[in-house]
Amino acid sequence: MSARRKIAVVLFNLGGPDGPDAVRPFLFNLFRDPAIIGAPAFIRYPLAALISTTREKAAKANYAIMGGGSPLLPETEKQAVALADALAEALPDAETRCFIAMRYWKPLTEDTAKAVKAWAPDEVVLLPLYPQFSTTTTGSSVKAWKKAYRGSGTVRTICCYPTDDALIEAHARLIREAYEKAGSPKPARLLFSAHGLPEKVILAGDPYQQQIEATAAAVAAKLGEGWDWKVSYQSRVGPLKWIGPSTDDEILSASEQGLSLVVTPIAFVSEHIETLVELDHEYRELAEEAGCPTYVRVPALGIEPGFIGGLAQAVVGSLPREGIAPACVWQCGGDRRQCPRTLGAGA
Ligand SMILES: C=CC1=C(C)c2cc3[nH]c(cc4nc(cc5[nH]c(cc1n2)c(C)c5CCC(=O)O)C(CCC(=O)O)=C4C)c(C)c3C=C
Ligand SMILES: [Fe+2]
Ligand SMILES: [Fe+2]
Repeated sequence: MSARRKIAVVLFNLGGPDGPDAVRPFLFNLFRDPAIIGAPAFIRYPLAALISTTREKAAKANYAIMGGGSPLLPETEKQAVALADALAEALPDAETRCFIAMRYWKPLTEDTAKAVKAWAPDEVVLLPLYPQFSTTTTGSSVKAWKKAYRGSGTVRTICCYPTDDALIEAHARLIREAYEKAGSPKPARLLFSAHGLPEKVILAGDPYQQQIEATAAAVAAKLGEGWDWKVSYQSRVGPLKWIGPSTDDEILSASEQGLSLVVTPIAFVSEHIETLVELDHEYRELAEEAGCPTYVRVPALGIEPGFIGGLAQAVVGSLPREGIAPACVWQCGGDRRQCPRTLGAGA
């Protein structure tokens, strides 16, 4: 009997501090990444030390609202378990194992690369838990992986899936459910809120904003007629100009027009500080103070079965089958020079 093909699936996410003492080193790791601050190392390192020190107190206060640390790892672990179950069904002849590689906190990419090497897989599939590609997220994780991984197997990358059918369907389902649960208030505006980026990152050719807009348009099309919707960007950090419109401006403007708000996270697939603190506390308060009649927050995708099934299909599709070459279907238009297809980082 031949040994079963071993497939390691590596889930990429950003990571979050697991307690108050981890907040500063986590922030330091984030700001020393050249994908986040593009300055030379001799400037970036002291800058990262300075920003992580000055930001620590406010960040700790926000993490305290969630019990002191980020729920991102436990949430990602649930997704890994659900995906492993879906893959066991989809690929019964293979032995699949899901690993988690966080970029800025434990389990760090370097440690996960060692664990994957020790398992000696035949195939490694890199699966970012970021549906939309950005050089600051997926691009950074792929680079870190390439630097760290010295193990066996063919490494394939699922670089992005912004308009994947299962992703779009899952978003539409959660939006409808949350809206109906709130009594379907009218008139209402649906706000697709994504993590923002400095404008200069987009001007340098990052496809993230284009992919965010494509996801939102696809979800709106799936929801059908009758939805008033907009895309906005949250979580601005630092003095640079960030892409807009900002979620807080859009919340104020809709509230002042007497619209109820249905706010859905469109770039995050799990609950963490940007959803549980920013969307649930800061923006809810802002909306209520500005007279918003009803503020509905749609949950992140988490382990929504359709979404997990879509991830499993993406893994299966990334593996070679007879006569079919694995491919990334996304094609960025215009001047998106840093699209992973152009960079050759795709499968
Ligand atoms: C689509 C996802 C994300 C993009 C794009 C992104 C870019 C980006 N982020 C910062 C700065 C911070 N991000 C922080 C936390 C954080 N960010 C994301 C996702 C994206 N970031 C996640 C999943 C998390 C983890 C949240 C958790 O629960 O721990 C933080 C720390 C929190 C805070 O202090 O506000 C910072 C800082 C920049 C500068 C950037 C692009 C240049
Ligand atoms: Fe892609
Ligand atoms: Fe971030």
